[in-house]
Amino acid sequence: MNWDDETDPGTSAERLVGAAADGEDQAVEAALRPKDLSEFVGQEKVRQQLDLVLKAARQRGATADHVLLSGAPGLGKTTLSMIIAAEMNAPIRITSGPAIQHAGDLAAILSSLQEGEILFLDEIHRMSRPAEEMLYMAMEDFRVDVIVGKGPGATAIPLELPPFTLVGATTRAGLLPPPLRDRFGFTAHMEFYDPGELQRVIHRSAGLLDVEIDTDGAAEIAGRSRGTPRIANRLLRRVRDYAQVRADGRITREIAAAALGVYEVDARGLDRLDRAVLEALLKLFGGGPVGLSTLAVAVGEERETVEEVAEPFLVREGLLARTPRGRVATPAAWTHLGLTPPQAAAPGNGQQGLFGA
Ligand SMILES: Nc1ncnc2c1ncn2[C@@H]1O[C@H](COP(=O)(O)OP(=O)(O)OP(=O)(O)O)[C@@H](O)[C@H]1O
Ligand SMILES: [Mg+2]
Repeated sequence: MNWDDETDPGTSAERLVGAAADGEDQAVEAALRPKDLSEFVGQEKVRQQLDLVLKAARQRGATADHVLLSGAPGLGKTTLSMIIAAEMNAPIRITSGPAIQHAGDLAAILSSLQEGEILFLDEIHRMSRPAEEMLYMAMEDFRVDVIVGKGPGATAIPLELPPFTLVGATTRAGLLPPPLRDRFGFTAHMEFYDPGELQRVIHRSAGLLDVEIDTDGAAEIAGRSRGTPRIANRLLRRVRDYAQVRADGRITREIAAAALGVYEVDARGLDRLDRAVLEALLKLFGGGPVGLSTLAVAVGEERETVEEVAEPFLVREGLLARTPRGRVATPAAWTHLGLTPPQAAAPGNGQQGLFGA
């Protein structure tokens, strides 16, 4: 299952550096998931805040407030929802927005919850409108109205629910209607991880996978993991294959760099597509500005692929900027590809780019 199919026009799931989970990820992720807050690497703020929320609820012997987890794919939302259940010593029910087609589907789930149970609603921004409205009441008053019958004879039968904790996850917090957002007692915004944190994720996973890796090897993989633990774990598995087949199984910086070279993931985590986009922008269009459609034709990809698969990371890395006049390469893009920016042209001819020369 592809958890983020709307930001993902098809290619990203098969990319080694795509953030959405692929089949292999799903198979191994359960084994690599931290089981409690102390094992969860990074996200210091979120961890501290969540620790307080959960401890306080435990001390009061109450159900924890509803929690919204927002952040890009692969940063640990599902993991954190399971940790919440573990910390509260409560069972967890897992479902997702797209799985709830009708309000009745949600009513069935809600009415079967036990007291204190965690309801994990993944991709909560993709729930249907009627289900969403039912959820408002359930979250606030622990009550749902079950509609029996049709037309003028339909009646609403109120149904009391046991107190439960809703944990919603979304990659698009901005898409949540404010009434839904407001009903969460606590919102955790997950940030991308810094290389040091990813290094810890990699060491931890290597331990669980029984792979020998040194500090430099972990640092090399971390630097190419695009701030995302899921990608770090995936790259680690590919490097492990290489180390096993081409060397003695131990992962060092050289082994990691050589392995990821084979997979065309460069030192900054750019893959073939990312580099093709940058290269076209620099070599064919002098660094821009150039329109998205033209750029897409130049790399032989769909507009959407360039815009939604390649560009977000290039923008985040400060290699490319989207401007009203078109796409523009930053000086860092020239440096990254080992190219020299063209000399500053005479002022006023528009070829200098927005960043000067
Ligand atoms: N803080 C962390 N420490 C260690 N491992 C982590 C951490 N966050 C995530 N991971 C690892 O990354 C993988 C992906 O995490 P997870 O499935 O929780 O992401 P997600 O945010 O739910 O992604 P999606 O938006 O695609 O559902 C998991 O296998 C987990 O082991
Ligand atoms: Mg998830």
